[in-house]
Order: sequence, then structure tokens, then C-alpha cells
Amino acid sequence: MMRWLTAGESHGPSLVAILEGVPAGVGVTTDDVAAALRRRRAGYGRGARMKFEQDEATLIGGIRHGLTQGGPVAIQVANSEWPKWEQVMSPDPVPAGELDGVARNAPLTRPRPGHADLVGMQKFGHDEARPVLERASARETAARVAIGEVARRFCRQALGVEILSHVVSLGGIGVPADTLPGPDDLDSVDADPVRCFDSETSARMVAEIDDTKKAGDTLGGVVEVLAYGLPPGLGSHVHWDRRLDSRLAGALMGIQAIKGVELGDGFRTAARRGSAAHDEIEPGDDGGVNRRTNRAGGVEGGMTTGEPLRVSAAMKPIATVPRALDTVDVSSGESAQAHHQRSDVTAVPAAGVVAEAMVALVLAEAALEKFGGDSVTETSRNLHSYLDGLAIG
Ligand SMILES: Cc1cc2nc3c(=O)[nH]c(=O)nc-3n(C[C@H](O)[C@H](O)[C@H](O)COP(=O)(O)O)c2cc1C
Ligand SMILES: C=C(O[C@@H]1CC(C(=O)O)=C[C@@H](OP(=O)(O)O)[C@H]1O)C(=O)O
Repeated sequence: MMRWLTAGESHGPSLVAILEGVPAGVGVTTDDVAAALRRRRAGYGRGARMKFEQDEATLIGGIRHGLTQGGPVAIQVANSEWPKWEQVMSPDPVPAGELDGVARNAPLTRPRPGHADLVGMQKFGHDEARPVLERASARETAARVAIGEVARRFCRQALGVEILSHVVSLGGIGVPADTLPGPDDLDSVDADPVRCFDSETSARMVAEIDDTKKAGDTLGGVVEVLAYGLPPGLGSHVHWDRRLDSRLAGALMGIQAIKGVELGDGFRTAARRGSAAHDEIEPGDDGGVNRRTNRAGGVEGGMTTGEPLRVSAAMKPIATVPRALDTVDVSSGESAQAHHQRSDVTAVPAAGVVAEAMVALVLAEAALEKFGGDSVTETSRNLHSYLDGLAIG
């Protein structure tokens, strides 16, 4: 069984993530994790904070000489801005008077619509938003990306699976319907300013980000995660919470600001006739079976089919809108403008990187359920024995 947790606040000393149940022998280094974290910070349209704040990754458990050892993997992602927040976010009580007049400690009493601010204050009994927004902030996704990199490497090394993502729409501008990066295209997607695989569409997205920035507004969009090389049979049809589609949807909806998830052609399939909605099966050259299409996105009956996995996630526009939204100042009960310091115009390219991490964690867990193994070698041997014994394949 694999399980994981993160802890930490946006302006705290560091985030930390623990991933338990990783087999021994996964090759991963500090540089690998740092490179994954850099990918999450990139993307045209991200805000000033991405430039001046650095993620400082430290592997603090479970990895020795570049290989996982079988114990829990713990990764710390420190925040280079911490010294400025040491008093405001101090875990221990701060001596009386020390925070008087400190601007960044001013109570945030104007909750921002679209954030956890207001309902978090109501639920947890806070009179200002700081204790809510510090944990709700998507900076937490840095911790997920760190352990997601371990899961991605396990998927690659034990199963031969490659996971990547690309932006399929941003601010309503979408790629042509047949845009599909292959397993080796991650670097070229990453080289694009908005992580879009179609350069003409990318240029229009960049122009839309520029216009939106001038207008003091923000944008959302859709990312698609692809996984190539999956065996048939991860997940199960036998119960709702064993279905791989259910688990992928939960994992992606668990990313801040994701409001919809689609497997394969998803909502487009709902508008088709049955004869044009499914993936017909035909005999393969090697005595096996082929699919004519992959509209289902590589999952049928809650199980991988062996076709590429395609799962998309829709992100709402950034909620801290520079042209601030209306709210109420809870200290006075009067109408006010929502609190705003700075904002990204869009974080859709970064959301793709986070979505890859979540998919990697789900696939690694599902693979370990199916094949077991306490080492990469053992998982891989079990996978090949299963593939060799497939009655139809
Ligand atoms: C990678 C990433 C970066 C984000 N950056 C910002 C940001 O700069 N400003 C902002 O207001 N929201 C940002 N968000 C979204 C907020 O975290 C999100 O709107 C908030 O958690 C409320 O969304 P929810 O209702 O889905 O929880 C970001 C989300 C992600 C995934
Ligand atoms: C710091 C990160 O993202 C932050 C996520 C975020 C939010 O509300 O989710 C709001 C912004 O923070 P702030 O409003 O404090 O400047 C982003 O910069 C990060 O991704 O590393």
C-alpha cells in the first residue's frame, strides 16, 4: 500500500511531504526533485512571487546514494522567503509588542471570493483569513510535486510508463482537436511558454494573457495528462472506490482551483451517438487485440485498457483578481474590496505539472496494488509475468 501526506504553510519555514510504501531501488536525487519543482514554477502568466521566492528541496528520509531504500520517503521544500515571515508565522508565541505595526501581520478581514478565506474563517472560528489562506494556498502543491517525482520515477523504472501533460486550453483558446504529444515530447512541451504543444495556439494564449494582465484580470484553462505504456488491468470494476477513473478524478479535483475532470473525450462523448462514442476492438497483427480509437482515454470499466491514459482537468481563473472583487470587511460588516497583494494572471501551465504528480501517485499506488513488490526489480518481474500470462493481449 502506498500513502502520502503533506504539511506546511505558504509562508512557513517549509513544506514537508512523506510518501510511504515506495519499493526500494527507485533512482532519484536532490537534483531530480529540484528540476521537478522548477517546472512547477515556470509558465508565462505566473506572478512576481515565483521570481523572488525559491524552493529549497532537501531529501530527509528514505533515499540513500540516489536510491530509495524501502522506508518512507520524506522531502522538505523550504521557502527562501521564510526570514521575512519568521515572526508573523512563528510556530511559537511571539513576545508581546514584537508584532506591533508589522504590516504583513495586519489582520486580513476582507475575504477573497473564490478562495477558502470566508468559509474557512467560519468553520475554524478565525476572525481573519491568514490562518486559512496559509494552508489553502497552492504553494502546498510544491510538496506534492516533490513526492510525485518519486512516483513518476517508480512508474518509469518499474513499469516503463511515461507521464506528461500539456495545456489544451487557456482563457477559452483551445488547441486543435488532434493535438497529442507523444511519450518523448515532454521537453518540447516544457520549452513552450504556456506548455502548449501547438505553437500557433500558444502564441494566441500568450497574447490573451498579456491582454488580461492589462485589464487587471485573470484566466483559467484546461490541462491534459497523458500516461504512455500502461499495462491493461490497473484499477478494478468491482467497487466504486477501486475504479481507476474514480481515483484519478478525486486526485485531480484535490488540486486547488480544479473544477472539472474528464476521462478521454468525456463530455464530448456524452453528445455523440453510441456508434461514434466507443472504441471498437479488432484483431491485432500479433494474435492479440487492437482498439481502433481511444475515445475512452485508456480506461474502461474502471481499469486501464493498455491504451494511453488521457485525463483532463479544468482550472478556474485565479481567484485573487487584481481588479479586486467585492466582499465584506468582517471586522465592520461593511462592503469592501477583497484583499489583494499580487497575483498570477494564470497558473494553468503549473497546474499541468501538479496534475502529472497527482496522476503519478495514483498510478504508482494502483500498480503496487496489482503487482506488489518491495523493490523495483520485483515489481517489474511481477508485471512481466502478468503480461506474459495474459490470456488475451
Ligand atoms: C499551481 C497553482 C497556483 C495558484 N496560484 C494562485 C495565485 O497566485 N493566486 C490565487 O488567487 N490563486 C491561485 N491558485 C488557486 C487557489 O489556490 C485556489 O483558487 C483556491 O485554493 C480556491 O480554489 P478551490 O475553491 O478549488 O479550493 C493557484 C492554484 C494552483 C493549482
Ligand atoms: C507561492 C505559490 O503560489 C501562490 C499560490 C496562491 C494561492 O492562493 O493558491 C497565491 C499566491 O501567493 P501570494 O498570494 O501569497 O503571493 C501564489 O504565489 C507557489 O505556487 O509556490
